[in-house]
Amino acid sequence: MVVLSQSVAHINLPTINSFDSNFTQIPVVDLSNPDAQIHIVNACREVGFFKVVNHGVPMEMVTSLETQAMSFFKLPQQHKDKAAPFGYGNKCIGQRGDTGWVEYLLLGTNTGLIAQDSPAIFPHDFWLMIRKYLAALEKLTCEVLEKMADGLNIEPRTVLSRLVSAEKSDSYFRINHYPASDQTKLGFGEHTDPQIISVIRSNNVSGLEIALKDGTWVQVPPDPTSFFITVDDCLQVLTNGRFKSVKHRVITESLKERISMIHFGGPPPNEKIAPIASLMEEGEESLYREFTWDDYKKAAFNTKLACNRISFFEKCPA
Ligand SMILES: C=C1C[C@]23C[C@@]1(O)CC[C@H]2[C@@]12CC[C@H](O)[C@@](C)(C(=O)O1)[C@H]2[C@@H]3C(=O)O
Ligand SMILES: O=C(O)CCC(=O)C(=O)O
Ligand SMILES: [Fe+2]
Repeated sequence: MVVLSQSVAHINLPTINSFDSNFTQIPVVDLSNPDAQIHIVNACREVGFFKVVNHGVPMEMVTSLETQAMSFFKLPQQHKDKAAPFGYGNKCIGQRGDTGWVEYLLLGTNTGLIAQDSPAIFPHDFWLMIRKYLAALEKLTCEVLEKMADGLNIEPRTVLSRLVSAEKSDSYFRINHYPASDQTKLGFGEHTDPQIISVIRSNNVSGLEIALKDGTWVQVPPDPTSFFITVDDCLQVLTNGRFKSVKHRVITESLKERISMIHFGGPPPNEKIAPIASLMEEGEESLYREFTWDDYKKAAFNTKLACNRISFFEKCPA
């Protein structure tokens, strides 16, 4: 695994109010439903976001990792700062000056190891739990992507999942901790995720919001027993714009701390990201210039959080 960010000193952040909306219905997909593939495709077309239930991931695995992560975040700041070389970051997101009311651990899942080398900072158990969780989340990601391929009538059904399960797949894992505050805070600014799909799980504390197609922001009621899926930028390209990556953000307004764990399913670096041939109608042209995940990442990881990264690769930017 690889280090992605550095810790920094405290930074004052703006406070932000969020909007309420009449939209209360986040699409829910029951993975044990024989029609799940239809519901997945509808949710991706209409919202770019859905919740999955009956996902088969043991809750005990999730809660024990969350407990370990929480113990880490409770450590004195100077101890946590020693974990900067292992992906710990505090209030700074990315390299372009974005800030948020959040501290986190951010790991790349395909590059070597961190864990055993750092027993003084992280208990060995923590890394074992992370590995188990990542394996379960990769499996869940693949199941969702295979059902998605079924729903899109594309073959083989592994056309999307193989991108995330390949030996060199470049996925990420992030644990975000949003400390309690008596003020409304911008936890994580609005953005789309660059990868294929992301799978978010949080404790029972609200904060996550998504933007609907018309630009209205809606709150996502937390559900610690379920997972939330976002359509990411690469999936938008793979479906030639049939699915749009969903803008989301975290606004915390709670005296309770929020903790979330996110698996970002990404392809191997040299994988060409282009619309899936069997999805294209006769005469349909790609809306995007050809690029690899490595090209996308190099461009994306050099942008501010709120940037519309996908527009760099559109043939006719909107
Ligand atoms: C400001 C940034 C943080 C980010 C890299 C970027 O330059 C733009 C994309 C950001 C994002 C959003 C989703 C994930 O949290 C993340 C790990 C990713 O893959 O893209 C973050 C990046 C990050 O925190 O480094
Ligand atoms: O913490 C969350 O609930 C979501 C955070 C997020 O969108 C991200 O880390 O990319
Ligand atoms: Fe995100």
